[in-house]
Amino acid sequence: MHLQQLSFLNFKNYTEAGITLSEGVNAFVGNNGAGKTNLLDAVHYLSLCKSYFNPIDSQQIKQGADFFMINGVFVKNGQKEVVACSIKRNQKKQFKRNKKDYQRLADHIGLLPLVMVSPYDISIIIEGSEERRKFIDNVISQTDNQYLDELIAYNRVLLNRNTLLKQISDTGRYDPDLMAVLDEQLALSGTRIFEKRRGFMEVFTPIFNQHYNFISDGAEEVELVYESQLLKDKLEVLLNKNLERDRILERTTAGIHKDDLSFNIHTLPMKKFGSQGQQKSFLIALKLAQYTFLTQKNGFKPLLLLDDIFDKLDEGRVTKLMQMVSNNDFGQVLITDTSVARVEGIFKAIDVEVQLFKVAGGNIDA
Ligand SMILES: Nc1ncnc2c1ncn2[C@@H]1O[C@H](COP(=O)(O)OP(=O)(O)OP(=O)(O)O)[C@@H](O)[C@H]1O
Repeated sequence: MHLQQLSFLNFKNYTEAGITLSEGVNAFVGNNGAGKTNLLDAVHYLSLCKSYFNPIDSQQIKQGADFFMINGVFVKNGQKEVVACSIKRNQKKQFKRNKKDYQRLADHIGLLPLVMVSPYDISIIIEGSEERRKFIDNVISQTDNQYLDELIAYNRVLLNRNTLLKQISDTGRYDPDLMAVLDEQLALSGTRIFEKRRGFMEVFTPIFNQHYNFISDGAEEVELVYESQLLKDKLEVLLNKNLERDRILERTTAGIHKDDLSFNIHTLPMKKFGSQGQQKSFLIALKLAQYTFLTQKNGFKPLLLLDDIFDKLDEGRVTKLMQMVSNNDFGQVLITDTSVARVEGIFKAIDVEVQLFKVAGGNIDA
């Protein structure tokens, strides 16, 4: 699968731009603030119906304009898929595939899979557990279209249960039957999500280890561990056990909304003991494992977007990464950097052809 054409109007710092991409490596080169990351984000919209960086759609509209539009022509299994996304201020997002509106945006997720590697991914290591759950959910939902519905259902019941806990505390009235109904619903969808996450991690972890070892050349030992209260007890048991505590705290303290991933380097937390380059290598390995996982599941290669990938990595690790590109492990790659000479040098060294685009002040020149 690849993106053949991309065009947009009033998207972030662009007024109007359009490009034709190569099926292999496409490099977008320009100074800081030129619009390279914005361009990758436009592609992210077409694949996942939203920005990678900012959940507020209206903030992606060019300052002073009142709408943005992104169009893309993808080629998948020899067939064209024309995708269009447009946002008008204070209006619902419009998303079309082959000129037909989607009823539910969730139906588009996974159709044109994509993996983004960005400096902002550092939040997966340094921020709270929500970021790590988002990572797992994002990967699974690109291969399993029931997963998102399952998550929505779980969050809805969780919200109802928390509201009930608060009401019990406010009014002093406790209806055990109503609580039992909510617990049953929560346990049902929570257990399904847990099983999917656990199954996913069993497949994903060895792929991740392989990628990390390759990039780091075995220089350090790292560990990726799925943590869930449900590994020890069934959710219905946990909800029961924690009921008194939940009533005091007025929120549900057990469930898959507490799941986390633990990242270690030489058995110590990556967040505190990993160097910037090791953390970056860890994140790249996570994302490349996502790439391999999606490829294996879907039977075709997703798009790979590498934003500012060379920064903080030593030469050895850059070479290893680029070796993967040259080994034909990847399909279409979109990469950004600030130096034409560096991009040309890296790809010349591995004898890979690269389509170079120069980005400056909201203009893209091939
Ligand atoms: N809604 C918007 N309207 C106008 N300009 C915007 C909007 N959103 C972002 N920008 C501008 O886009 C520019 C940032 O572009 P982008 O992040 O793509 O840069 P970049 O080329 O990736 O730079 P770097 O090399 O620093 O990562 C900034 O100048 C920012 O002000």
